[in-house]
Amino acid sequence: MLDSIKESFTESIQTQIAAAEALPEQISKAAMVMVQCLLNGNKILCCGNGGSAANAQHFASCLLNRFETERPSLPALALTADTVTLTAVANDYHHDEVFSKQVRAFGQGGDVLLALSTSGNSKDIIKAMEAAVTRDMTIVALTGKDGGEMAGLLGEQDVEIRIPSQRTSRVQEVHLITLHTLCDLIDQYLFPTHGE
Ligand SMILES: O=C(CO)[C@@H](O)[C@H](O)[C@H](O)[C@H](O)COP(=O)(O)O
Ligand SMILES: [Zn+2]
Repeated sequence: MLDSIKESFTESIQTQIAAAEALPEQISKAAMVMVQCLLNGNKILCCGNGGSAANAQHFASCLLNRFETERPSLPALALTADTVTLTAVANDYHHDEVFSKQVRAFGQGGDVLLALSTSGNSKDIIKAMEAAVTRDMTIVALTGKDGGEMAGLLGEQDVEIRIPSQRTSRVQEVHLITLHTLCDLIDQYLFPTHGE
């Protein structure tokens, strides 16, 4: 058991190191896409399943409330939080539509869809991305493994941040540090004079 505990931590750290080597360019591109979106008065819609739903909500909250400094609220919305809507759409139509219906309702040209999936193959996320395209939104996709079907759906203006790991848990953990890094970059860029 003790070895297994140590292995979890070590593997997570190694995945973070590999991501830190491979992904700074994509992460800075994603930060600039989000900064531009917010400067234009647009918003960020966030979605994911399971642990990725938690990450999507965590990110939206860090923007809407605050990250580490005092600054105005930023417009970010998690599409994973409204149980009434989620259950109604899943029950009346199909689970695959739970996010895409919300994207069609809220999404406007210039908004960003933050789409999280460790496999890149979750159908509800793929449908959300397809809906985002119809709304002229830009997509920031946080994936893992081989990027799955999501990787093939991205256009030139979109960004994929693919964590180099085959394990869902490790990918989710590095998604979280990636999201905090994005919060930090957004705050530095938009509110350079706001200290802690
Ligand atoms: O949190 C975990 C595993 O760590 C699970 O809840 C996991 O998020 C769920 O199995 C998801 O449905 C996986 O979806 P995805 O990451 O492949 O899109
Ligand atoms: Zn989990």
